[in-house]
Amino acid sequence: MEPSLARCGWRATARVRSAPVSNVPNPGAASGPAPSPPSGPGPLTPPADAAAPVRHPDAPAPGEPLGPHYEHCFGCGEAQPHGLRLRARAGEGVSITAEFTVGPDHQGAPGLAHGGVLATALDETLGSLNWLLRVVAVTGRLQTEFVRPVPVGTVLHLDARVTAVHRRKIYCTATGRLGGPEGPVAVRADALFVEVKVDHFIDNGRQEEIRAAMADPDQFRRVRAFEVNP
Ligand SMILES: CCCCCCCCCC(=O)SCCNC(=O)CCNC(=O)[C@H](O)C(C)(C)COP(=O)(O)OP(=O)(O)OC[C@H]1O[C@@H](n2cnc3c(N)ncnc32)[C@H](O)[C@@H]1OP(=O)(O)O
Repeated sequence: MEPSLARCGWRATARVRSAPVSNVPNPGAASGPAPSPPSGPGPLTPPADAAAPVRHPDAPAPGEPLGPHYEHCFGCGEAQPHGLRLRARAGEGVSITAEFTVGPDHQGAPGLAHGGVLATALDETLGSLNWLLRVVAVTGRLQTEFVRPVPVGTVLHLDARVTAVHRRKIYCTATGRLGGPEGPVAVRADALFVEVKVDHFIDNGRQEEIRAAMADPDQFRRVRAFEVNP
């Protein structure tokens, strides 16, 4: 162990301090047995009558870059100095590949990516799938799994696909790998996006940004900012 860390009270082997069981308060104990964990399919499992996703005929061709959808987007925008600047490309079917280079601004622990930033990369990649469906949708649920630490300087290679669609619900899944498309898996996510109308943004977003985005003279940029069908 680094001597200066040892001086601060760190130990080479992490040990979790635990109290004797009898000292742990358990307010539920008096009222009977602990509740059983929920059984049956969770909210990220598509129902049996869900449909397979259908790629929109006007979706970008496989391999085509999607480009940033909104310049101020923290996930992909060019105008965010500390943003992820994630670059996404259309894949086959309803799938996306993307890359994100972990920079010094994205750290949680020294030299390692922050988990929330990695969740953002997953969310952004998954959100881009809706562009292939030409559906306006927002994240309703995002379940992440952090499998390996991701060092600063790593290029995280993400791939995502829609697995099923049920009414307004879009079920999807993503994986992020270290250093290359075949690299070791570092992060995974399952998500549920919910289709919304453009009013979702107009009614809820701060008016300053809404007005600016709507006043953009570039029609394609206006469309992409709100993810609206062209
Ligand atoms: C090219 C473009 C690239 C874009 C990339 C962007 C990536 C980033 C994407 C984001 O991060 S979006 C920002 C984060 N998300 C939000 O801010 C969403 C905040 N939540 C909401 O606004 C509402 O909760 C939501 C729109 C998600 C749902 O509200 P609604 O009132 O419209 O839904 P409703 O209650 O009518 O439910 C519709 C269906 O979805 C289901 N549902 C809704 N929210 C759910 C949830 N959280 N979990 C599970 N299921 C959910 C609900 O059960 C129901 O299922 P059924 O059709 O089977 O009845």
